[in-house]
Amino acid sequence: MVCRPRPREDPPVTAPEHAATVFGRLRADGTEQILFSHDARTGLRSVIVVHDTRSGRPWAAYGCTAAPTSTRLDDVARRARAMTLKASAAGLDLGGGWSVVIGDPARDKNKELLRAHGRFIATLGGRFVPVNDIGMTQADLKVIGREAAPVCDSGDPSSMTALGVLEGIRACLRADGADGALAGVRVCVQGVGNVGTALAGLLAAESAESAKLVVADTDAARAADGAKLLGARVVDPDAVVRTDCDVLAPGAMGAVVNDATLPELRCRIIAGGANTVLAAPGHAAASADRGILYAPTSA
Ligand SMILES: NC(=O)C1=CN([C@@H]2O[C@H](COP(=O)(O)OP(=O)(O)OC[C@H]3O[C@@H](n4cnc5c(N)ncnc54)[C@H](O)[C@@H]3O)[C@@H](O)[C@H]2O)C=CC1
Ligand SMILES: CC(C)C(=O)C(=O)O
Repeated sequence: MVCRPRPREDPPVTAPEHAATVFGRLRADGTEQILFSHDARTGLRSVIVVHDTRSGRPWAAYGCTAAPTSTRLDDVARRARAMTLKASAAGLDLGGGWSVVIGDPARDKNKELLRAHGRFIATLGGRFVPVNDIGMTQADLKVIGREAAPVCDSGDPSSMTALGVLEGIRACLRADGADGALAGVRVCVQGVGNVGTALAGLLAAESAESAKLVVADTDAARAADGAKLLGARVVDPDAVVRTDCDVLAPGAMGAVVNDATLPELRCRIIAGGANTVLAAPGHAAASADRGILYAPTSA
């Protein structure tokens, strides 16, 4: 694995500067560019963050989210930075970025809105290459692709992501002294969307005791369908962090581990596909202090 350290040319940003100014915010994360866009005709509001394009090819690996809880700039910026780190850890000549279309994907997403988003992506001249992520599908990318090129619409990455998470869970079990087998291991999957459903399917197929699988989703119908299909038990999304399990597999939004949830966790491993699971880097050590092994996004 090749991890390229990225020298920081700027002096460190102080906390007040970070909080107080837009450029402080950019410098704190090493972010290159943020594009806020609005389209009056469709009502589109979007944020595109290009974090870092220095890794050779002048374009950004990215995700695209439409979930309302992702609208805060902090969240988008953290996700963009995570993409840079992931690409670097994998030795890819890609930078990192993220984009969010603000709205409820089930209610607000439509072709005209996506095309408007695509036109703003196009203004970046190929520096931002969308991949489907939260609230987005490959079909949505095809629509965006009518306005912007290139887009990654040649195959949904979610099943490969789930496979990576499964192997990550196995590695954590081994690190925890077990043999990496999943039979009898109680896994709680938070969010049964693109990645969570694929992961839960792999877990159910792998373990003879799929009843040990627990799923949760803020979309109750989705949770019920997933549970029925997989023979899993449903828990309330608000109860996920308090669910007694061996592995908590976050597969939805970020900041699952934070000051409030940390004391409540009842798992021994946290390993899932969700990006930016920790609200702050220090939460990894704080988890370890509580005997919980945290694996950075295993995808
Ligand atoms: N799609 C992919 O290939 C990859 C996705 N990821 C990350 O995995 C996570 C999930 O992505 P997707 O599966 O594509 O998104 P998705 O939108 O298909 O699924 C997310 C699911 O989580 C549910 N959800 C939202 N908030 C929740 C909460 N508080 N509690 C429980 N459920 C909740 C939603 O209703 C939805 O069913 C994200 O953090 C994403 O960045 C990471 C690598 C690749
Ligand atoms: C598919 C890629 C870009 C992704 O969403 C991720 O790694 O989070």
